[in-house]
Amino acid sequence: MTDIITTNALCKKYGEAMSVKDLDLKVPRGVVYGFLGPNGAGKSTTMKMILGLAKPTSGTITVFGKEMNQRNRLTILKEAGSLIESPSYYAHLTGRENLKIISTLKGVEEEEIDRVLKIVRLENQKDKKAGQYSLGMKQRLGLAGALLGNPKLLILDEPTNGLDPAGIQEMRELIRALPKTFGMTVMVSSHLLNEIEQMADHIGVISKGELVFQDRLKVLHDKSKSSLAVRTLDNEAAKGVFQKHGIMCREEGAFLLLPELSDQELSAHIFHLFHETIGVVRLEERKKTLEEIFIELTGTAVSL
Ligand SMILES: Nc1ncnc2c1ncn2[C@@H]1O[C@H](COP(=O)(O)OP(=O)(O)OP(=O)(O)O)[C@@H](O)[C@H]1O
Repeated sequence: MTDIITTNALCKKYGEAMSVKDLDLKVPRGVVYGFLGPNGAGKSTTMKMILGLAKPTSGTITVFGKEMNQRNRLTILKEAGSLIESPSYYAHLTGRENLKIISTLKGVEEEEIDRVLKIVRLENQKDKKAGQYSLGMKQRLGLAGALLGNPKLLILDEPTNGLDPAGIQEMRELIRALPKTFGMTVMVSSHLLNEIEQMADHIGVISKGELVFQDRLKVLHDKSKSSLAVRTLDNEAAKGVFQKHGIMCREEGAFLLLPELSDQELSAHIFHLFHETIGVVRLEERKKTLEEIFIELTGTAVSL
């Protein structure tokens, strides 16, 4: 699978503060790439650099195999749609008229307007003034503008910010469907783990300007390995029995935490405890939640 966006040792300094540090991103083709991180982690700054809206202090960015620089910027942007910060629109113009302006700027056919209005489900509100749109509708209008011209890449910075739960759900479903329906690659940022989990195939986690995890979401799920917690009538003695058989365990409250064991291994160890007349009173499976893994990675709770 080829990468649509790659960055190499990308850095951005504002004054003395390093907002983005040595970022090596890889956004594969045809996926929703969730860019996750707490507020102020550097997500917007990175996305702006990818779009050529902010100049990197050092490092390189490649989009569609071309280096993002003054010479290639317009060629790259012709194939990329974006929604950075709140969508801008003319309040006194209708939704359709707003899109007409963008389509003229982008040089795309007028038929495109009706196509994108349909995708974002605004076709019935297209003749209403944008100033009278709800926040969710304005956000969808912004997405429609980004979709004009059927770009190969979409970069969306916190597109669900400020939306109500129904609006959030609708935006997620729209984004989720874009790779499959139109073959697009979508990079979408959020500070909400649960949101990224519902949309993304790949994720990059950024914390204090640094990438702390990047892979398929599935790999992160696999990290949430389970362990076993056992409570006995004499944990101290039980600990000794486990150790005697090569199992290191640690105490957590009234439980002993064991590493992951096969069913056979576990039953053998329980048998050892019985053999030493140590009664087992509880046996539980413990799984680290994704939330806990994120806190480990970023030192901050990312889902509110
Ligand atoms: N134009 C700027 N001048 C100075 N500092 C800036 C500028 N833009 C961003 N920063 C700083 O860079 C850091 C990263 O900001 P950025 O907006 O990229 O984070 P973010 O992850 O997008 O967070 P949020 O979700 O809150 O927007 C912050 O400390 C911010 O204060």
